[in-house]
Amino acid sequence: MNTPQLVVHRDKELMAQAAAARLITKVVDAQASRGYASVVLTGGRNGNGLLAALAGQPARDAVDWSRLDLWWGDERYLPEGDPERNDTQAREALLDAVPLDPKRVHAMPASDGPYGADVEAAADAYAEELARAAGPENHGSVPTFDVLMLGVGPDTHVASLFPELPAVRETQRTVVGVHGAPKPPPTRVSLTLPAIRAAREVWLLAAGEDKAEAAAIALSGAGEIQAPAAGAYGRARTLWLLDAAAASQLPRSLYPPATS
Ligand SMILES: O=C(O)[C@H](O)[C@@H](O)[C@H](O)[C@H](O)COP(=O)(O)O
Repeated sequence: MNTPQLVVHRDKELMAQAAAARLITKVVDAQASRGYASVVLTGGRNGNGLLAALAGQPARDAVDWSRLDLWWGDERYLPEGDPERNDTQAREALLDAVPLDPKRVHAMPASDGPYGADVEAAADAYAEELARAAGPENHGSVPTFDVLMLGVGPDTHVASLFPELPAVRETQRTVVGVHGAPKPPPTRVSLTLPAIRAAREVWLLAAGEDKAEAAAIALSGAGEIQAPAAGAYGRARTLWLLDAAAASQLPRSLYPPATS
Protein backbone atom coordinates (compact mmCIF):
# COMPACT_ATOMS: atom_id res chain seq x y z
CA MET A 1 0.00 0.00 0.00
CA ASN A 2 1.50 3.37 -0.94
CA THR A 3 1.61 6.28 1.45
CA PRO A 4 -1.18 8.75 0.77
CA GLN A 5 -0.07 12.08 -0.67
CA LEU A 6 -1.93 15.16 0.54
CA VAL A 7 -2.57 18.44 -1.25
CA VAL A 8 -4.40 21.12 0.70
CA HIS A 9 -6.05 24.02 -1.07
CA ARG A 10 -7.28 27.30 0.42
CA ASP A 11 -10.99 26.54 0.07
CA LYS A 12 -13.43 24.16 -1.61
CA GLU A 13 -13.82 26.27 -4.73
CA LEU A 14 -10.08 26.32 -5.36
CA MET A 15 -9.87 22.61 -4.53
CA ALA A 16 -12.53 21.87 -7.17
CA GLN A 17 -10.78 24.02 -9.79
CA ALA A 18 -7.33 22.60 -9.04
CA ALA A 19 -8.60 19.01 -8.97
CA ALA A 20 -10.38 19.56 -12.29
CA ALA A 21 -7.17 20.88 -13.86
CA ARG A 22 -5.31 17.91 -12.42
CA LEU A 23 -7.84 15.50 -13.96
CA ILE A 24 -7.61 17.16 -17.38
CA THR A 25 -3.82 16.78 -17.34
CA LYS A 26 -4.01 13.17 -16.21
CA VAL A 27 -6.48 12.26 -18.99
CA VAL A 28 -4.50 14.14 -21.66
CA ASP A 29 -1.31 12.35 -20.61
CA ALA A 30 -3.01 8.94 -20.63
CA GLN A 31 -4.50 9.56 -24.06
CA ALA A 32 -1.16 10.77 -25.43
CA SER A 33 0.62 7.65 -24.22
CA ARG A 34 -2.05 5.00 -24.72
CA GLY A 35 -4.73 6.44 -26.97
CA TYR A 36 -7.51 6.42 -24.41
CA ALA A 37 -8.17 7.04 -20.72
CA SER A 38 -10.38 5.44 -18.08
CA VAL A 39 -11.86 7.40 -15.17
CA VAL A 40 -14.23 6.47 -12.36
CA LEU A 41 -16.55 9.25 -11.19
CA THR A 42 -17.95 9.79 -7.74
CA GLY A 43 -21.20 11.32 -6.57
CA GLY A 44 -21.66 14.00 -3.95
CA ARG A 45 -21.00 17.71 -3.70
CA ASN A 46 -17.20 17.51 -4.03
CA GLY A 47 -17.36 15.12 -6.96
CA ASN A 48 -19.96 17.15 -8.81
CA GLY A 49 -18.15 20.37 -7.88
CA LEU A 50 -15.05 19.06 -9.63
CA LEU A 51 -17.06 18.20 -12.76
CA ALA A 52 -18.75 21.61 -12.80
CA ALA A 53 -15.35 23.31 -12.41
CA LEU A 54 -13.97 21.22 -15.25
CA ALA A 55 -16.88 22.23 -17.48
CA GLY A 56 -15.84 25.86 -17.07
CA GLN A 57 -12.16 25.34 -17.85
CA PRO A 58 -11.07 26.11 -21.46
CA ALA A 59 -8.43 23.36 -21.17
CA ARG A 60 -11.30 20.83 -21.14
CA ASP A 61 -11.07 20.88 -24.94
CA ALA A 62 -7.60 19.34 -24.68
CA VAL A 63 -9.34 16.09 -23.75
CA ASP A 64 -10.44 13.76 -26.55
CA TRP A 65 -13.80 13.04 -24.96
CA SER A 66 -14.55 10.40 -27.61
CA ARG A 67 -11.72 8.26 -26.21
CA LEU A 68 -12.60 8.49 -22.53
CA ASP A 69 -14.14 5.54 -20.67
CA LEU A 70 -16.27 6.69 -17.76
CA TRP A 71 -17.39 4.44 -14.92
CA TRP A 72 -19.01 5.13 -11.54
CA GLY A 73 -17.79 4.17 -8.09
CA ASP A 74 -21.32 3.96 -6.83
CA GLU A 75 -24.89 4.81 -7.71
CA ARG A 76 -28.09 5.42 -5.88
CA TYR A 77 -30.42 2.61 -7.01
CA LEU A 78 -33.20 4.83 -8.40
CA PRO A 79 -35.04 5.07 -11.72
CA GLU A 80 -33.10 6.29 -14.75
CA GLY A 81 -33.00 10.10 -14.89
CA ASP A 82 -33.88 10.49 -11.22
CA PRO A 83 -32.32 13.80 -10.09
CA GLU A 84 -30.78 12.04 -7.11
CA ARG A 85 -28.79 9.59 -9.24
CA ASN A 86 -25.07 10.25 -9.45
CA ASP A 87 -25.05 9.87 -13.22
CA THR A 88 -27.91 12.38 -13.59
CA GLN A 89 -25.95 14.91 -11.56
CA ALA A 90 -22.73 14.21 -13.49
CA ARG A 91 -24.51 14.74 -16.80
CA GLU A 92 -25.90 18.05 -15.58
CA ALA A 93 -22.50 19.15 -14.21
CA LEU A 94 -20.40 18.23 -17.26
CA LEU A 95 -21.16 15.13 -19.31
CA ASP A 96 -23.99 16.58 -21.41
CA ALA A 97 -21.67 19.44 -22.46
CA VAL A 98 -18.82 17.35 -23.88
CA PRO A 99 -18.69 15.02 -26.94
CA LEU A 100 -18.36 11.66 -25.15
CA ASP A 101 -18.81 8.36 -26.97
CA PRO A 102 -22.04 7.05 -25.37
CA LYS A 103 -20.72 3.47 -25.72
CA ARG A 104 -17.87 4.42 -23.41
CA VAL A 105 -20.06 5.90 -20.67
CA HIS A 106 -20.88 3.05 -18.27
CA ALA A 107 -23.70 4.12 -15.99
CA MET A 108 -24.71 1.70 -13.26
CA PRO A 109 -28.12 0.02 -13.69
CA ALA A 110 -31.29 1.88 -12.71
CA SER A 111 -34.08 0.50 -10.55
CA ASP A 112 -36.56 0.74 -13.45
CA GLY A 113 -34.20 -1.23 -15.70
CA PRO A 114 -34.03 -4.98 -16.47
CA TYR A 115 -33.14 -5.99 -12.88
CA GLY A 116 -36.03 -4.22 -11.18
CA ALA A 117 -35.77 -4.36 -7.41
CA ASP A 118 -33.00 -7.01 -7.56
CA VAL A 119 -30.05 -4.74 -6.75
CA GLU A 120 -27.75 -7.77 -6.41
CA ALA A 121 -28.50 -8.71 -10.02
CA ALA A 122 -27.82 -5.11 -11.02
CA ALA A 123 -24.48 -5.25 -9.20
CA ASP A 124 -23.57 -8.54 -10.88
CA ALA A 125 -24.38 -7.05 -14.28
CA TYR A 126 -22.05 -4.12 -13.66
CA ALA A 127 -19.33 -6.50 -12.47
CA GLU A 128 -19.71 -8.41 -15.76
CA GLU A 129 -19.47 -5.15 -17.72
CA LEU A 130 -16.27 -4.31 -15.89
CA ALA A 131 -14.86 -7.79 -16.52
CA ARG A 132 -15.61 -7.49 -20.24
CA ALA A 133 -13.65 -4.24 -20.31
CA ALA A 134 -10.72 -5.72 -18.40
CA GLY A 135 -7.55 -6.63 -20.23
CA PRO A 136 -5.52 -9.80 -19.62
CA GLU A 137 -3.19 -7.81 -17.40
CA ASN A 138 -6.13 -7.01 -15.13
CA HIS A 139 -6.61 -10.59 -13.98
CA GLY A 140 -10.00 -10.53 -15.71
CA SER A 141 -11.88 -8.51 -13.11
CA VAL A 142 -11.85 -4.77 -13.72
CA PRO A 143 -10.00 -2.51 -16.17
CA THR A 144 -7.01 -0.57 -14.89
CA PHE A 145 -8.58 2.79 -14.26
CA ASP A 146 -6.24 5.76 -14.71
CA VAL A 147 -8.02 7.71 -11.97
CA LEU A 148 -10.72 6.59 -9.57
CA MET A 149 -12.24 9.49 -7.64
CA LEU A 150 -14.02 9.15 -4.31
CA GLY A 151 -15.85 11.73 -2.27
CA VAL A 152 -15.31 11.15 1.45
CA GLY A 153 -18.32 11.13 3.74
CA PRO A 154 -18.30 12.70 7.23
CA ASP A 155 -18.38 9.13 8.60
CA THR A 156 -15.36 8.20 6.37
CA HIS A 157 -17.48 6.29 3.84
CA VAL A 158 -16.34 6.22 0.23
CA ALA A 159 -18.52 5.18 -2.71
CA SER A 160 -21.33 3.35 -0.90
CA LEU A 161 -19.00 1.51 1.46
CA PHE A 162 -20.16 2.58 4.91
CA PRO A 163 -18.39 1.80 8.20
CA GLU A 164 -19.04 -1.69 9.54
CA LEU A 165 -21.64 -2.59 6.86
CA PRO A 166 -21.23 -5.76 4.73
CA ALA A 167 -20.11 -4.02 1.52
CA VAL A 168 -16.85 -2.72 2.99
CA ARG A 169 -16.00 -6.25 4.17
CA GLU A 170 -16.28 -7.73 0.64
CA THR A 171 -12.92 -9.13 -0.47
CA GLN A 172 -13.80 -11.06 -3.64
CA ARG A 173 -16.61 -9.42 -5.61
CA THR A 174 -15.94 -6.17 -7.48
CA VAL A 175 -19.48 -4.76 -7.29
CA VAL A 176 -22.15 -5.26 -4.64
CA GLY A 177 -25.65 -4.18 -3.82
CA VAL A 178 -26.02 -2.06 -0.67
CA HIS A 179 -29.10 -2.04 1.55
CA GLY A 180 -29.75 0.24 4.50
CA ALA A 181 -27.16 2.87 3.60
CA PRO A 182 -27.14 5.51 6.35
CA LYS A 183 -26.86 8.17 3.65
CA PRO A 184 -30.14 8.24 1.70
CA PRO A 185 -31.25 6.67 -0.47
CA PRO A 186 -30.77 3.38 1.35
CA THR A 187 -30.38 1.11 -1.69
CA ARG A 188 -27.25 1.49 -3.79
CA VAL A 189 -24.76 -0.23 -6.08
CA SER A 190 -21.09 0.14 -5.21
CA LEU A 191 -17.61 -0.87 -6.24
CA THR A 192 -15.84 -2.75 -3.46
CA LEU A 193 -12.40 -2.07 -2.02
CA PRO A 194 -10.78 -4.73 -4.25
CA ALA A 195 -12.21 -2.96 -7.33
CA ILE A 196 -11.15 0.47 -6.06
CA ARG A 197 -7.62 -0.82 -5.51
CA ALA A 198 -7.37 -1.86 -9.17
CA ALA A 199 -7.01 1.80 -10.12
CA ARG A 200 -3.61 3.21 -10.92
CA GLU A 201 -4.48 6.30 -8.92
CA VAL A 202 -7.17 6.82 -6.29
CA TRP A 203 -8.04 10.44 -5.54
CA LEU A 204 -10.05 11.16 -2.38
CA LEU A 205 -11.90 14.47 -2.40
CA ALA A 206 -12.56 16.07 0.97
CA ALA A 207 -13.55 19.71 1.28
CA GLY A 208 -15.49 21.42 4.04
CA GLU A 209 -15.40 21.50 7.84
CA ASP A 210 -17.71 18.49 7.96
CA LYS A 211 -14.93 16.31 6.53
CA ALA A 212 -12.18 17.32 8.99
CA GLU A 213 -12.82 14.53 11.48
CA ALA A 214 -13.19 11.91 8.74
CA ALA A 215 -9.91 12.95 7.11
CA ALA A 216 -8.07 12.86 10.43
CA ILE A 217 -9.48 9.42 11.29
CA ALA A 218 -8.83 7.90 7.87
CA LEU A 219 -5.28 9.26 7.66
CA SER A 220 -4.28 8.35 11.20
CA GLY A 221 -4.13 4.59 10.83
CA ALA A 222 -7.77 3.61 11.33
CA GLY A 223 -8.89 0.25 9.97
CA GLU A 224 -10.84 0.06 6.72
CA ILE A 225 -13.90 -1.58 8.26
CA GLN A 226 -14.34 1.24 10.74
CA ALA A 227 -13.06 3.89 8.26
CA PRO A 228 -13.56 2.78 4.64
CA ALA A 229 -11.64 5.78 3.28
CA ALA A 230 -8.56 4.30 4.98
CA GLY A 231 -8.85 1.28 2.70
CA ALA A 232 -9.10 3.25 -0.54
CA TYR A 233 -5.71 3.28 -2.22
CA GLY A 234 -4.36 3.00 -5.73
CA ARG A 235 -1.75 0.69 -7.20
CA ALA A 236 0.61 3.57 -8.00
CA ARG A 237 -0.78 6.53 -6.09
CA THR A 238 -3.23 7.56 -3.40
CA LEU A 239 -3.93 11.29 -3.38
CA TRP A 240 -6.05 13.20 -0.88
CA LEU A 241 -7.29 16.51 -2.27
CA LEU A 242 -8.46 18.66 0.63
CA ASP A 243 -9.28 22.22 1.47
CA ALA A 244 -7.92 23.89 4.61
CA ALA A 245 -11.17 23.31 6.50
CA ALA A 246 -11.13 19.56 5.86
CA ALA A 247 -7.42 19.41 6.76
CA SER A 248 -7.89 21.37 9.99
CA GLN A 249 -7.79 18.33 12.29
CA LEU A 250 -4.89 16.54 10.62
CA PRO A 251 -1.82 15.89 12.75
CA ARG A 252 0.81 18.51 11.87
CA SER A 253 3.12 15.70 10.79
CA LEU A 254 0.68 14.78 8.02
CA TYR A 255 0.08 18.34 6.88
CA PRO A 256 1.97 18.87 3.61
CA PRO A 257 4.28 21.80 3.02
CA ALA A 258 2.36 25.01 2.41
CA THR A 259 0.07 24.60 -0.58
CA SER A 260 -2.84 26.76 -1.51
O1 LIG B 1 -23.57 8.44 -3.74
C1 LIG B 1 -22.97 9.22 -3.01
O2 LIG B 1 -23.52 9.90 -2.15
C2 LIG B 1 -21.50 9.43 -3.19
O3 LIG B 1 -20.90 8.61 -4.05
C3 LIG B 1 -20.85 9.45 -1.84
O4 LIG B 1 -19.86 8.48 -1.67
C4 LIG B 1 -20.25 10.84 -1.70
O5 LIG B 1 -19.10 10.93 -2.55
C5 LIG B 1 -19.85 11.13 -0.28
O6 LIG B 1 -20.99 10.93 0.53
C6 LIG B 1 -19.37 12.57 -0.14
O7 LIG B 1 -20.43 13.40 -0.55
P1 LIG B 1 -20.28 14.99 -0.43
O8 LIG B 1 -19.10 15.36 -1.31
O9 LIG B 1 -21.59 15.56 -0.91
O10 LIG B 1 -20.01 15.30 1.03
